[in-house]
Amino acid sequence: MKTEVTRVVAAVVQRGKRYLCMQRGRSQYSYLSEHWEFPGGKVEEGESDHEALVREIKEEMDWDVFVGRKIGEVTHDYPDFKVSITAYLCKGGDEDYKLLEHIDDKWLPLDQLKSLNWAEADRVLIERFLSEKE
Ligand SMILES: Nc1nc2c([nH]c(=O)n2[C@@H]2O[C@H](COP(=O)(O)OP(=O)(O)OP(=O)(O)O)[C@@H](O)[C@H]2O)c(=O)[nH]1
Repeated sequence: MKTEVTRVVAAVVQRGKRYLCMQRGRSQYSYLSEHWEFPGGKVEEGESDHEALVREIKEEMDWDVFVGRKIGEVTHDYPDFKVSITAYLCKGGDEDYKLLEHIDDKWLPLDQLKSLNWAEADRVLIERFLSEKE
């Protein structure tokens, strides 16, 4: 039984009226492979969400982000594991980021967010975020 929940933090990085969406590379799970997500990753033991988010984005994009308010939390059961994702509204630093792990990036306005092929957990986060903005 999949009882263990992987704690994940995600950054919804805002620049003006656009939000940063990142495309994952190929992975062993078809339901995540080349799907879109928000930058972030797993929270390590002893780390706060804030610390994990800053570390993950430095690691995967060589970028400094400023973490703002929590915008949502979702728990999702993938076929092989379970995640609990907490999303924070963030601002990016002035420097350009690099795609060290992702294969593509897009800055999209709210009304276009749903056009991408998101990881399933993110669909829920996006729905909630959109309804909050209405
Ligand atoms: N970063 C991120 N991960 C997400 C999102 N949505 C979602 O389902 N996930 C899943 O949550 C998990 C996060 O793990 P990760 O692989 O990004 O984190 P990590 O770099 O710490 O992991 P690793 O070092 O084990 O590879 C993955 O299974 C990923 O598919 C999202 O919006 N952002």
